Parts: sequence; structure tokens; C-alpha cells
Amino acid sequence: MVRRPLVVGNWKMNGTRESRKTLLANILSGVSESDPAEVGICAPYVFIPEAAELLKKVPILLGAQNVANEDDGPFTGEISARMLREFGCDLVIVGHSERRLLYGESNELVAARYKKALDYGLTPILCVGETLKQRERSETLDIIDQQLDAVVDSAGVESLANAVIAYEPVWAIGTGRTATVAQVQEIHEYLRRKISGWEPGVSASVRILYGGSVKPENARTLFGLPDVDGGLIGEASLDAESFLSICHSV
Ligand SMILES: O=C(CO)COP(=O)(O)O
Repeated sequence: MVRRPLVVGNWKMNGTRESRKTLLANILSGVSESDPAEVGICAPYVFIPEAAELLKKVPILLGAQNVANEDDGPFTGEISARMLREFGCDLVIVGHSERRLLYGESNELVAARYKKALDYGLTPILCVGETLKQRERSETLDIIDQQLDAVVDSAGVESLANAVIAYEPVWAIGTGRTATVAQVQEIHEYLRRKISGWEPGVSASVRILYGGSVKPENARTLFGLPDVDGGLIGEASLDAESFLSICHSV
């Protein structure tokens, strides 16, 4: 099974309308359909309509950084999957560690968000990963099990055929401290083996991205690992030259 690599920029809560427009224009001038990697951008909600317009004829996937766990109703501050679809999104991140840790999102809530994304035809990028404390206590695999099991219990293992997984060790996010290649491959292989125990076909096709201080200098090595199918890029996706260099490191 050949899995086309995917590189997604997570802009998080950065930039102004003008700076995002320039960034996107610079990124799209460097991406072509024939590139080995598929490219995506997860923008803050308010930039989505303009980004969708700019990306109309360009082979870049557009995404959001979270999605509501309900269809419609009195949920102040939330954005529904139907709205994201209507405004041109293909992807949505769910369970990012910043949502889990700073906003208290539980595995169950993340699973409900994941399910809503799929119900409306969005591809969820499910983030999993342990904190430094959890790693030091040798709890990494337990934590990842719990994060993945919650989603599989609620949406079924077949749902992973329409999803992307991102392994993002919390201690490597925005810290400049990348996990070693051995650490990354160990977890990616673990995830694929676990899914294979449920459904070998899904395991062979699901893309598992790595995220956490990916830079132009380390991207090629990380993307060369057998179970790494691309990356989820934070800081380095805010600079067109760095992001394109990472996209072209596949
Ligand atoms: O959180 C991340 C992507 O979702 C990774 O962020 P950095 O690339 O800034 O470490």
C-alpha cells in the first residue's frame, strides 16, 4: 500500500489578515499537483473564507483547528462541521494537545468532535501524544492507547480509513526539542501495529504524521522513517520558505 505523504501547517493563533494572505500566496506559489507530498493548511477560523477563495484552483487542502461535537444549537464559541464544510474546509485537527491541556478537552470530547467531522465529510487529523511527565513515568503507550481507543470505541476502527493520525509528543511542541528518530519510529510503528490488530487494511493505508519542532533541517530524516507519512508543522509553517522546504523534504 502506497501512502501519499501529507504535510499540514497548523498556524495556531498567529498573524493578521494581511500577513496570512501574504503567507498563503507565498506557499501556494511553491506547491504543485505533481509534488510527492499532499499539502494542507489549518488556519484560524476567521481566515478560512479568504483562504478558501485563494486556494480555489490550487492543490492545497484547507483545514480548521477544531470542530464542535454537536450539529447546531446553544454552544457559544463553537463552530460546527457543517459550517466548516460550507466554507470550504477539507481537514480539521481534533485533540491537539493545546486543546487537551489548556482547555481541558477529554478523550471522550475529542472522540465526539472526531465523529462529527467524519459525519460531515471532513478528514479529522487526530492528535495523540504524551507529556514529558507521562514519558518519564513510562506511561507513553498507555496514554496513546487511551487517546486512540476513545475514538475507535465511538466511531469504529473503519473510521480511521477516512482520518489521519498525528503523533505529537507534547514535550517536543514549540520547544525546539525534536523526538529522536528512534522515539518517533517506535510510536508510529506501535500505532500501526495496534491498528493492524483490529483491521490490517486500515493500518496499511492510514497516514500517521509526526509533529513537534519539525524544521527544514530535520524534516527529511523524520519523513524517511518507515511509519512516518509526513508532518504536522507549527512554528515552521509560519514562514513560507521553511514550510515549503519541509513540504519538499518528502
Ligand atoms: O503543535 C504542533 C503542530 O500541531 C507542532 O508545533 P511546532 O512545530 O511549533 O513544534
